[in-house]
Amino acid sequence: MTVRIGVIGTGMIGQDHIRRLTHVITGTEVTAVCDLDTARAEEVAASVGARALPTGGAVIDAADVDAVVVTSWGPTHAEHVLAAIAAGKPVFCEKPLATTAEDCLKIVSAETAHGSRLVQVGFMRRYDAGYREMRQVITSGAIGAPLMVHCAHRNATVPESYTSAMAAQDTAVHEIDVLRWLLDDEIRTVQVLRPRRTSKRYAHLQDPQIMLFETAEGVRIDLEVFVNCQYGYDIQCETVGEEGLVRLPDPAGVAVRSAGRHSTAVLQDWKGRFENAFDTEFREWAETVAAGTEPTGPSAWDGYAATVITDALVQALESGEIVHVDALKERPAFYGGASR
Ligand SMILES: NC(=O)c1ccc[n+]([C@@H]2O[C@H](COP(=O)([O-])OP(=O)(O)OC[C@H]3O[C@@H](n4cnc5c(N)ncnc54)[C@H](O)[C@@H]3O)[C@@H](O)[C@H]2O)c1
Ligand SMILES: O[C@H]1[C@H](O)[C@@H](O)[C@H](O)[C@@H](O)[C@H]1O
Repeated sequence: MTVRIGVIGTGMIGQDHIRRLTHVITGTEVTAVCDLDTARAEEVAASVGARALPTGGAVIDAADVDAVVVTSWGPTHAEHVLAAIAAGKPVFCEKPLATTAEDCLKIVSAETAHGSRLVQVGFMRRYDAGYREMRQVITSGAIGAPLMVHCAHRNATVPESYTSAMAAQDTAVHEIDVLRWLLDDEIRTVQVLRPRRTSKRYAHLQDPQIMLFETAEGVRIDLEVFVNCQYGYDIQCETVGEEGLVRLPDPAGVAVRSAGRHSTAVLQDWKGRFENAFDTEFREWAETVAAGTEPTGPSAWDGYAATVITDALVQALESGEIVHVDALKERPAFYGGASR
């Protein structure tokens, strides 16, 4: 069976996912798209033989759409995800699930009332081969109980519209999700340190930031977020346990020896770094849609938890204090029950 997909939002990542669903993944086709920029939607639709429809609602309700992909701006996600649940259609929503915890909880309630999972959130790092192997090593017990995690999330540059709060909401949100999943643990406190600011970028921006987390099990995590590091896109993660450590590999690239130097290239953006992860993410999601089974990836609950924790980080950035993530509710049985 070919899964017929409708895509809401044909901007940068929307177009990348449409390419993926059309040319990379087998068993999927994009039949309908929409965008506020109707000319862009028409152009993208024509390139893959889909229809451009006027609104997200029209895409969700279309008879030739089996499942929905939401790649519009974050503040519009909740409306589309709720409409997809109301229509009983599986929905893949790029991060964030919603920009407020309240909207995330509305989605959780709607999905719970529907009675089975329909929502998957686009935290693609869970599909990265390195992170998957790291999780296997941790769960196998090979390094003993995890004690500390050291992470860095560096972008070469960001646009001027990027704000200090986005270091949590847009960037660290990936670590928040993948660390909860890697450790099978919950983040309970957060703190943000403000190092000297880079002079290479905008005066309004606190960049870099050092984020500190403590989990329910007492694991300490430090995360450097540096979104104007200039030299490339660089994701680092090292988990230290009682009996050893496991470190994320750097992406493979040829080693060049020339002019007295031995070098490998550093990737420049997230598209290249996580291309295989995005492919696997959509392949596995589409398989569940085709089989009529529940999605197995990040759930609406994970989307909710990530939003609550990023809210706490923004509060911590402003106050300089350690913030307890008290607002996070207990995970309902529907999503696998309480995690500590
Ligand atoms: N997983 C990742 O690593 C990753 C990477 C980039 C972006 N994202 C997420 O994907 C989403 C889109 O990001 P982007 O970089 O493609 O942004 P973008 O601005 O390039 O594209 C968004 C598109 O959505 C359209 N749009 C906005 N509201 C709409 C609505 N109500 N109905 C229809 N179309 C609408 C806009 O016109 C725009 O064309 C964001 O939530 C972002 O956080 C995730
Ligand atoms: O939206 C992007 C994307 O999520 C990337 O994975 C992250 O590295 C960037 O910091 C963020 O701005």
